[in-house]
Amino acid sequence: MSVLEIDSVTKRFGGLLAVNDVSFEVDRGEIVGLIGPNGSGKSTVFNCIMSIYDVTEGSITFDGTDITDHRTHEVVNSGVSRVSQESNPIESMPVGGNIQLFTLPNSIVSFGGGASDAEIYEYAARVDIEDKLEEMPDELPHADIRRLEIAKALATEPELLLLDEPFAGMNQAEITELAATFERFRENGMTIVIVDHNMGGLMELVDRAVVLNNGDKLMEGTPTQVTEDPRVQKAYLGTAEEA
Ligand SMILES: Nc1ncnc2c1ncn2[C@@H]1O[C@H](COP(=O)(O)OP(=O)(O)OP(=O)(O)O)[C@@H](O)[C@H]1O
Repeated sequence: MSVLEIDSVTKRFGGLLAVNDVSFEVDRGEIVGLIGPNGSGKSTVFNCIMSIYDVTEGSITFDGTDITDHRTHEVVNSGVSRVSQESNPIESMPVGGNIQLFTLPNSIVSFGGGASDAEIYEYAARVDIEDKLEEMPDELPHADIRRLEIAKALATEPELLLLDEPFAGMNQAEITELAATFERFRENGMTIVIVDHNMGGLMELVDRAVVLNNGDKLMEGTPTQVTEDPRVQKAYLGTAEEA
């Protein structure tokens, strides 16, 4: 059963058609890749789901509810959380404080009411940074900063996690470890959509991939169908240095 339905979504920025009539569905418990070369509209789709951007046309349904016109905090409270490409920890707060902030009631994040120390430990443990709760963000290596961003998203207790380029800047060992972490999230009932412009390693992790190119949906299919599709190969050949 599909938990997320993107139905004919179009997003224009003035004269620029960033996303053009894109539709796809994500089933509960799936890990879906949303892939495509740079500038193909992947992050814009995430921003539309999170209501960071209003859609120009089309609708977005989560768990059977039309969330197209919901405000961002309502989308989060309904069970969707996004980890963006950029890390933005509050530098004056330790790791634990950064995670706790996302459990506090305000207009942007969860109405959870503030997590206990045990709960914060648990969110951190799910991404293997539970021994770094007292450290300041500027003391952490890049991969741990990215894990902190994921822990912040976990603190809103999402059913659906949207990950934008989660492996960027990581070495192969860190990528393998993080991919295993996402598998564990799925085993615990989470649904995941991962944006990546690089098909390589992602294809071993995802059940299905949706391919965007210049704002259009090119195709969707299993990792094998996607990697063998001539249209996908052509789209990536145009930006071969990034594929
Ligand atoms: N806020 C904005 N205002 C104007 N144009 C935008 C805005 N956000 C994105 N765009 C444009 O929309 C198009 C799609 O951008 P988007 O960031 O969604 O692509 P992407 O596939 O996520 O690329 P990348 O892999 O580089 O992150 C690009 O042409 C981009 O310049």
